[in-house]
Amino acid sequence: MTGPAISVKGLTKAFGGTVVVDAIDMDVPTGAIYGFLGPNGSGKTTTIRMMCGLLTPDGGEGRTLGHDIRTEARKIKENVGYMTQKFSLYADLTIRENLDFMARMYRLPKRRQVVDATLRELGLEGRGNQLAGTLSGGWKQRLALAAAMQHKPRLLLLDEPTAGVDPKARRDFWDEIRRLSKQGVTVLVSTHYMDEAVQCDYIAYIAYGKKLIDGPAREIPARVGLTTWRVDGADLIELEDALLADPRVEQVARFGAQLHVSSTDADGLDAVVAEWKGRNGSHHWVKKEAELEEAFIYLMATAADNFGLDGRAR
Ligand SMILES: Nc1ncnc2c1ncn2[C@@H]1O[C@H](COP(=O)(O)OP(=O)(O)OP(=O)(O)O)[C@@H](O)[C@H]1O
Repeated sequence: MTGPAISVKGLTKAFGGTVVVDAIDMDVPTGAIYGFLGPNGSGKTTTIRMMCGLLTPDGGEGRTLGHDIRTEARKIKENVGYMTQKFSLYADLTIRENLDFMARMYRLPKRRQVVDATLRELGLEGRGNQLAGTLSGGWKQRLALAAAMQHKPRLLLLDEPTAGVDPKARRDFWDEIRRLSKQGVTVLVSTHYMDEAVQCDYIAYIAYGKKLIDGPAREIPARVGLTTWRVDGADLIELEDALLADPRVEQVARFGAQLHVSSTDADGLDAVVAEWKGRNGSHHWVKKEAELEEAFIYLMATAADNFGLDGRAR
């Protein structure tokens, strides 16, 4: 297939009269790792469910892996791996039984061999008879990912796959995602984590059901339009408080022993820095390139949780 793995236009869905996904256009290039960002309740899950044919849109159209999302849902489901933030396997079944159940759902031939191979790849050969519910959070998600990949889908839809998983397990999970991506699998992943967003080739950001920004990850910082200064030196906590009290400063983020001070008002921020430089020699200020880290924090902070979708932050 040469076109995008997913291409949707005007995708719209309402629940009980409230529009929760509002005319979303999105193209996910084949082979990309595509990050889908947005506050809680902004419509990411609903969008993903429409893209894989699990939910019928009220408006709009689109194709996933070349199949129409309205009329060819079955073909999409057969070729897509879908994993949700909640552990979607059966806690009361063993690891092997869960993998076998998934293999059966996809009507895979030679199920025993497929399951054995999956256990081997996971390094869980000796633990097939352990109840899945007894695994750690990180291992549960790795098992769920392996189960979602047994039918060798070309597209993986991951809905906050590492929510609540510790950072080390999250890194391991992402090693696996990159490995799959190198093999040509397209990955659409929704996330709240910056360390995950920075690993994506493309980013789309939605709030209140509307797409606010999308494009190659390296272009996102410039599109957000933040100017950022890096500062280190003594008494960073006091400095942070003072900067946050200044209306010309929109964001102060701590990175180790430095603060990254940002604003969309470049002139205002430059003036703030000039004043600090003039009055206090103990801090070292350097203007820095806009990067995805600051843009991500800015985007995630500007819209609070979107549950209710009446436009008011809660
Ligand atoms: N089946 C449903 N019936 C009614 N309302 C729903 C349904 N599914 C989702 N919603 C509402 O639609 C809005 C968008 O929800 P959705 O789960 O798509 O957001 P999200 O961005 O994935 O959030 P999160 O990050 O918390 O998973 C929310 O206000 C949610 O309560």
